[in-house]
Amino acid sequence: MKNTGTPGPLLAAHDLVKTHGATPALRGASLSLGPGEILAVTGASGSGKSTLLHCMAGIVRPDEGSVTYDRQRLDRLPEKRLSELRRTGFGVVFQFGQLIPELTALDNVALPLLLAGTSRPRAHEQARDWLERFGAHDLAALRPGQMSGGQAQRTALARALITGPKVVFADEPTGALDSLAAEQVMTALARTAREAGTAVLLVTHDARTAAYADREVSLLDGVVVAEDPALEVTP
Ligand SMILES: Nc1ncnc2c1ncn2[C@@H]1O[C@H](COP(=O)(O)OP(=O)(O)OP(=O)(O)O)[C@@H](O)[C@H]1O
Repeated sequence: MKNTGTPGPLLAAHDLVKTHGATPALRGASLSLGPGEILAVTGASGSGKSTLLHCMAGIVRPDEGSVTYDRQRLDRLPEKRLSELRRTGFGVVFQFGQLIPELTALDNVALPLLLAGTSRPRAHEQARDWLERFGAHDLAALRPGQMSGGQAQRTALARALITGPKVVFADEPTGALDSLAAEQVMTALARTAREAGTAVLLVTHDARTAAYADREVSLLDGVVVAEDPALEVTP
């Protein structure tokens, strides 16, 4: 069909197949993410959620199928361009924030800008601003070992968003948190992503975490089973 002029998805996976050794993780998974959309991917343990996120973030190449980001075939990009795109267009947060233990919260958040050549005073100024957006400005001088799980995740989210990515990939960002901390992390993530117009691909087991998304799809044995209206019409 001809292009109708409607903007397409920002990121789309079509018929992804990925096998780890003898274990099939994805068996034809398709999913699309619109600009600024918060999308939750749920499903049982082992259903392929993390593998789908890794393929869509350009961390893992699928065996078959395509990943299109901003009209480019991510699965075909040479490694150098892929890592450049991951650095500039994407932010990533995992279950355990993976902050650098030796650095303060301020330096952890400033790090992507420092690595990109921003001056230290400017990077710190922006890092303070992003910590504040996540209600974590009082953590600036703390090292990860001095923080609670929720504080560490809010710091990790500030670090993921400081470069102004188009997409944040969050793999079980509340998986290690109690329910109050999970609520604070998700409230801050949803509000901040909406303010910044950042799309979020959120992988979670937890229905309360998924409830912060605009839309939810489900994976079953490596296939997206819940409806994804941008891709198909289920009778
Ligand atoms: N690096 C790997 N090596 C071997 N098998 C893997 C690897 N990564 C994932 N798998 C397997 O692929 C399947 C899908 O795993 P994946 O982690 O994507 O699922 P998941 O839905 O995210 O699970 P969980 O919720 O437990 O994290 C599982 O059977 C898993 O054991």
